[in-house]
Amino acid sequence: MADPVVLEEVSYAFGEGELRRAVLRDVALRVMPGEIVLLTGPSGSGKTTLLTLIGALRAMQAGRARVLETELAGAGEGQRRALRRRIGFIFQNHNLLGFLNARQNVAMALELQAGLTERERLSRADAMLASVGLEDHRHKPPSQLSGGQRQRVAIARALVGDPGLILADEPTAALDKASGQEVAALLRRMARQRQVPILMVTHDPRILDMADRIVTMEDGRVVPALPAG
Ligand SMILES: Nc1ncnc2c1ncn2[C@@H]1O[C@H](COP(=O)(O)OP(=O)(O)OP(=O)(O)O)[C@@H](O)[C@H]1O
Repeated sequence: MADPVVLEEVSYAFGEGELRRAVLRDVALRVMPGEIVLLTGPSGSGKTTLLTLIGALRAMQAGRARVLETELAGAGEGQRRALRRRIGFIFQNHNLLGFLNARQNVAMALELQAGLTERERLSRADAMLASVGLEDHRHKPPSQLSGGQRQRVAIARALVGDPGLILADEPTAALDKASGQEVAALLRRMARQRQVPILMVTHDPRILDMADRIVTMEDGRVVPALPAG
């Protein structure tokens, strides 16, 4: 099986001319099948920019990136859109829609999958909500759920379409210690069961032990890993 994420010499800058500011410099990064990789480092070091490039949420400028077998350098919007549908995204602020209940939020992630009826989508959403322990809360809107429960809905939404990769940006930042650890443990367990790799940006020292590997960024570069021992 090919590695789900392979980056080589990826560079990226915001702005042009005198305002041009390099935020990623020659980044190489690999995520292996089933692997859980945490991306950490100081604020402004380029972590979120890197995650959005990998998630095909912005276009590449320089270097090579292969994500779920899609070559991102030179990829058009159509190819990027197709890739995004195969990735589960989880953000800091859950990004659930306030006017939909939990099951509708999860089912919505299946909207673009051809051949599923509304009933099938809702029943898959229910099964996924049950597996994150929220079967009794599926009819509630996000405003009636705790922060940790909302992030569990976000996990269910990210996983319901059987993604090949999960990209998460600070998913525990808005949570207290106990619910942050709970959400991290749940995400790890669910990803392990399905063998879905995770690349997660986090500042949260309380969840570093969920990782198979921790990658540190500084000033747009990946800091070389120290040899073990
Ligand atoms: N749309 C943008 N336009 C211009 N500069 C930007 C833009 N987005 C980010 N930047 C700058 O790029 C640099 C890297 O930002 P990025 O969000 O990738 O860092 P980060 O490591 O994720 O930081 P944090 O941990 O604070 O989220 C920062 O200096 C930021 O100000």
